[in-house]
Amino acid sequence: MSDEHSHDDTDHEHGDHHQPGTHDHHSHDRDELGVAVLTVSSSRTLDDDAGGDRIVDAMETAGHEVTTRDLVPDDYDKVQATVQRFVDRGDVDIVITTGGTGVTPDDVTVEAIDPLLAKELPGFGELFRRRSYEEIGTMVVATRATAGVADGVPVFAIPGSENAAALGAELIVSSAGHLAGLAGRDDEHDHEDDGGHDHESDGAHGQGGEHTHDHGDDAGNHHDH
Ligand SMILES: Nc1ncnc2c1ncn2[C@@H]1O[C@H](COP(=O)(O)OP(=O)(O)OP(=O)(O)O)[C@@H](O)[C@H]1O
Ligand SMILES: Nc1nc2c(c(=O)[nH]1)N[C@H]1C(S)=C(S)[C@@H](COP(=O)(O)O)O[C@H]1N2
Repeated sequence: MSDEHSHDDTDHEHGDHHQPGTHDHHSHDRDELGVAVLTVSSSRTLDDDAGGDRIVDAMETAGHEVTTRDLVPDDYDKVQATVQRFVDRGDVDIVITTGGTGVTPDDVTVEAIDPLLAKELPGFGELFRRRSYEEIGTMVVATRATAGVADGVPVFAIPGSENAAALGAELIVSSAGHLAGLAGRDDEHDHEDDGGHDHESDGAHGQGGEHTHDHGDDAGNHHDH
């Protein structure tokens, strides 16, 4: 509870913020984030993962710590279970996936993540495609890059190519501290059905480690959006 700012309009317990900003709205911004990076690819390995490497480099350059990194094939259940496992970790403040956002039949990253998201952040995909348009023109329609909040943890899904990963990482670096600070606050929302994520103050979180979303057999979408 080292928050130097007194928020007399709220009664939050979520402390341990790094260097709260001077503006009240930014007082929950977080400077150093624990980042989980998941590469989704059926053709790459972690030794041949230029896109994932770009994300790791960008996050570390920005002063964040990549606390876990993994690679899974384009498999709905593996993607979903791994992202949920990352979200449940006490040392993860944001999750970034790279790959599988396209339109080929095997691209299921967006479908796999969607049921985990209590809130969508459509502005991320909009911004990503707007910036990508400058790079690849109308080919931007081939990516469904997206973001949202799962149990208080921002999750970003960006394409697998190196350029796309670099652009996505740049956008995430400039917004993630603010997003993670806001999304992780436990004073403004109750997380209705998804337990509530109280990162840093409770390493085990509210869900006992393993994910409790029964995503079923590729059925997915039982969260109303
Ligand atoms: N991890 C990665 N690092 C660098 N480039 C990648 C990576 N993953 C995919 N790419 C490239 O991104 C482009 C988009 O390809 P595609 O949509 O098939 O990728 P994907 O579905 O994300 O991954 P994959 O085909 O490996 O399962 C291709 O040129 C591919 O070589
Ligand atoms: N900025 C940017 N966006 C990009 C690309 C890129 O090189 N740069 N690659 C595109 C390509 S080639 C594909 S197939 C889609 C989906 O990629 P994914 O299946 O690897 O997620 O992202 C697109 N978005």
